Amino acid sequence: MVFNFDAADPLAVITAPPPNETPGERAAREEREAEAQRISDQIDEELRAERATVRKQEEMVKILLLGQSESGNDVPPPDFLIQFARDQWARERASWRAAIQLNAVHSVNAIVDAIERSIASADPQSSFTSRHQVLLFRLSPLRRVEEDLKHMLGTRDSPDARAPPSSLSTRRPSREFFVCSWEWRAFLQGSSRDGHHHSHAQATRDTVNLDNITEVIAQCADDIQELWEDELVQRMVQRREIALEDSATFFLDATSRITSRGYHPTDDDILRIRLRTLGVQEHELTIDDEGKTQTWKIYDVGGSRTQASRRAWVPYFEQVNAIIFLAPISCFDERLTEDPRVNRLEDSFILWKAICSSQLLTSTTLVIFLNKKDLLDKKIAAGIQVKTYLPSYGDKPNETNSVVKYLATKFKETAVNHSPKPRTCHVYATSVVDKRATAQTLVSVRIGIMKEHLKKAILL
Ligand SMILES: Nc1nc2c(ncn2[C@@H]2O[C@H](COP(=O)(O)OP(=O)(O)OP(=O)(O)O)[C@@H](O)[C@H]2O)c(=O)[nH]1
Ligand SMILES: [Mg+2]
Repeated sequence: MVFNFDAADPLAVITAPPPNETPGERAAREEREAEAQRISDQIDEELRAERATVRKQEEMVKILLLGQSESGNDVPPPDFLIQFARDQWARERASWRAAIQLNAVHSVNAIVDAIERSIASADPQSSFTSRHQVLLFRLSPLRRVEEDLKHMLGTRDSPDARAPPSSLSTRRPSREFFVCSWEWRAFLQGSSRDGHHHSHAQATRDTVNLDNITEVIAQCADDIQELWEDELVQRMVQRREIALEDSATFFLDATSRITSRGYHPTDDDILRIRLRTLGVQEHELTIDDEGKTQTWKIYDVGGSRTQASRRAWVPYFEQVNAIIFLAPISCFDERLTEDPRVNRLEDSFILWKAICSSQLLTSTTLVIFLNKKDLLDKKIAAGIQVKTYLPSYGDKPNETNSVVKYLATKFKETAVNHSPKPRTCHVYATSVVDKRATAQTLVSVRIGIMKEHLKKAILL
């Protein structure tokens, strides 16, 4: 056999097959060469993948959500999904049903508890009748339903659940609980904690359980409705004698829809869910940016003072591009659940100041949402005077817009006075109920974050 190689090329000489190669030797050599080529291709492929991952990590926009407990940190990720990643949102939607059922059932049980307490205390003011007793009896299966849902979603009792009841100004929801971020994610995505898929048996058990739960809830629908519309119950709610979450009214007003057998959560329903989270929640969003997909990673670290979670924020400071800080402005007259000595608005100011002054965050984009504007509006309409709780507000008009403007200026001033070097800080008044405003806010937040992200990428 004649081999054509250029004898002047030293590489060709080295790689040339030996002269007088037998067919057997040739086959063995070709096999060795093919194997070497396969390994080389594999290494190339791994290097390419690694480079792509590094590039993706660099291009990825990382956002940290911060704020005290109940500030509304769970709202921006679904809001971003609704706005920029509809497909992903549609895939996750059905799994949220169990969380909504838990919110509704938990509120019903809180009302039942309050009535039972009132009856047991033989309060002469208490005018509960035998009809109420019947309702309590008929709603008793919901205790078990709540336990089953909690078990399914992997909840834990709150560390402060055993604390003594607090004054009226501290809304301490009865029997608080947390959901662990990883178990909740796993449930949402139908996979287990370590990333393997739910076993078939587990998935079947969950489906059967959820079907049973839905059935029990559906059978209680009329009784829930009657209890919720009861005059005495409504009076207790208004007087804040029943510790209910902000979203309880929303879910219980929608009883007939939420308790139906074929119930599918709406966007609004999901945004109203109250799920106290323990541990860091990571949301990965694939956003379509004019034909080019872009990955956003949003980290939600719990905001409770007792979770020691505020210390857990720090490791994230170094790697994030932007911080969205949520300050619930409706809570000017409330105290922290975990520390009733502290006013909630004051706590937000303290946190915000610490974030602005942090040396680790000098080049991080800061966005602040003055959240729960709708609830502020309600309190002001009910005649609550802001200056009673916030003396520095002085004699300015007791109107929502004026309060929002005042607080926006205060938060901005803190950023200007405490940032180690000059920075822009984006302030928005937000509310989950105002979808149009939310959409506009998110678009401008996205533009703002992307602009600064690109600017930093160019500077690097
Ligand atoms: N009315 C109203 N409710 C809101 C608004 N933003 C959030 N909420 C509700 O407030 C509740 C608390 O919000 P979450 O997002 O669960 O609280 P969080 O900040 O994640 O709290 P932790 O998990 O304890 O750190 C939820 O039921 C939300 O639906 C708002 O602008 N208006
Ligand atoms: Mg949360």
